[in-house]
Amino acid sequence: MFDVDAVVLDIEGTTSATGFVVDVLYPYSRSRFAALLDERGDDPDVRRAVAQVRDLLGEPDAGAGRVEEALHAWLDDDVKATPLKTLQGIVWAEGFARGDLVSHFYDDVVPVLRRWHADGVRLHVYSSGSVAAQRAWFASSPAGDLRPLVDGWYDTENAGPKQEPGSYHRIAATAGTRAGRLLFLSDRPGELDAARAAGWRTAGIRRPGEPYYEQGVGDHAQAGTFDGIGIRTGTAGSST
Ligand SMILES: CSCCC(=O)C(=O)COP(=O)(O)O
Ligand SMILES: [Mg+2]
Repeated sequence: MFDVDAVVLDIEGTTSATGFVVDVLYPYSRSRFAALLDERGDDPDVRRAVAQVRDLLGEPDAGAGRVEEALHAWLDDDVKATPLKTLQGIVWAEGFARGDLVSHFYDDVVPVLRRWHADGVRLHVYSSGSVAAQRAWFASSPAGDLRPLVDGWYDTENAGPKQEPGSYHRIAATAGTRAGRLLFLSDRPGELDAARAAGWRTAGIRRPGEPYYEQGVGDHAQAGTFDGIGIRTGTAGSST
């Protein structure tokens, strides 16, 4: 039983299937990058992301073709580079709004999120996917618009890399919740280690078929579904 005030959710591998992201969302963004760079280079978010790609490449003069090549290489290797995620977020948000895309949540997730929310547990999202992508993902679920369940949205741009404790300190400060009252749910042991190093409670989600299932989550508490995570809240100061 976790005695906490808030739960912070990873998406891919935790609330939702990695296979869906890789097989549906990645091709959708890949086929639209060229047009995005070509037609909307003046959009401030696109411009900022392109500058970040050039920085990461160490090529300040990289043209649109070279930028697109880098984006495709990161997609191939599933590198969660912030500018890739920003540009994917723009394309996906439009795809969700247009009805081309509907997100995926494992069957156990939405009923448990609704229950925790009703019980007064605050819910936040922390994903490598950009905040724009996260919001679109929760807005367009098969169970309807889930955004009202979520209090805060964090990504690698507003919080930092997911495997660095500093990112979790930043989220705790922004969320206004003491580290020990925050529970992070993720499939990746490196992320759970970083959250724990920042003083958070942690639980690894291990779903058969997910990339980190075999590796496991080390000595973190673990569950196969959200039903396996007991939470009570509103008892700050108790010893459990
Ligand atoms: C709606 S977010 C899309 C998924 C994605 O691109 C991603 O990188 C998710 O990574 P996570 O940190 O949630 O494992
Ligand atoms: Mg994940």
